Amino acid sequence: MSKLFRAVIMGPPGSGKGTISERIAQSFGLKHLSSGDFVRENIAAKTEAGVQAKTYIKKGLLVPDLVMTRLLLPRLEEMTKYSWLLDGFPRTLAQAEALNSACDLDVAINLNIPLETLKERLRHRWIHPPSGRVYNMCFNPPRIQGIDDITGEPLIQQEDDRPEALVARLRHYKDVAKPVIDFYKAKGILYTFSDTETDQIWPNISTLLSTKIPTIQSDARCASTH
Ligand SMILES: Nc1ncnc2c1ncn2[C@@H]1O[C@H](COP(=O)(O)OP(=O)(O)OP(=O)(O)O)[C@@H](O)[C@H]1O
Ligand SMILES: Nc1nc2c(ncn2[C@@H]2O[C@H](COP(=O)(O)OP(=O)(O)O)[C@@H](O)[C@H]2O)c(=O)[nH]1
Repeated sequence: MSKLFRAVIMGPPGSGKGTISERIAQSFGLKHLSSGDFVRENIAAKTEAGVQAKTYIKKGLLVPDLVMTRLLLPRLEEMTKYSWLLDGFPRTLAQAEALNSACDLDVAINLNIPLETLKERLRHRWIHPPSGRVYNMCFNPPRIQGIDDITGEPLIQQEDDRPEALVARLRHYKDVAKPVIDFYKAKGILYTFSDTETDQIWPNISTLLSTKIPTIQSDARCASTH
């Protein structure tokens, strides 16, 4: 029986986690699990964790570790038969430790993208909040400007994607992510990719995963959750 594959993808806001996760899910048949999507689903379903999470997100804050792990770990337990890639979690050392107690990771992908590139990308990022679908007016524009391709609903720009808010967000990201990166480095599973373009990074990630991902059993293969 082939071993299942487990990975996380980390990087600052706008580094391309969502975009690259989608490509990985499609190319390698992994489940793409997005912590932001889990949070939105829990808010929509008004679960206890969802109600708690909403109060933080409304203020533009990260959801506390305990709420986040309560929300996420049970979802991972439902995934024991699948290979997956987790995007947006862990964001803190406490989350990385909680995840480590729940499962063994094979790879931690770390995206290292220059600040100017992040600013430029997020200036052009538009999202469809109910689904979490992300567009970029230059890189992957919607078919009709300002409109979600699937639902026809309006797209919005997030307040915290503005360049002024971004610098503070990135500083915060660096502080919080550093111990997580060190944690995975010490485990020997950290792979860092640095470039300004997703299309340049992608072949390197694809090569890495081709060597790491065992032949996935046909019943464990599944499409992305998006
Ligand atoms: N691992 C996590 N820990 C704490 N809060 C989280 C976590 N994952 C998601 N959240 C909360 O859910 C919100 C939406 O998450 P999501 O990853 O979709 O968007 P984001 O923060 O804008 O990320 P990015 O800009 O990196 O794409 C976050 O802003 C945060 O409040
Ligand atoms: N110009 C450009 N935009 C990109 C590239 N890769 C991703 N994007 C866009 O940049 C924004 C951030 O990417 P996203 O995948 O949401 O990053 P995340 O915040 O790390 O999940 C989105 O609007 C993407 O469409 C790239 O190589 N070039």
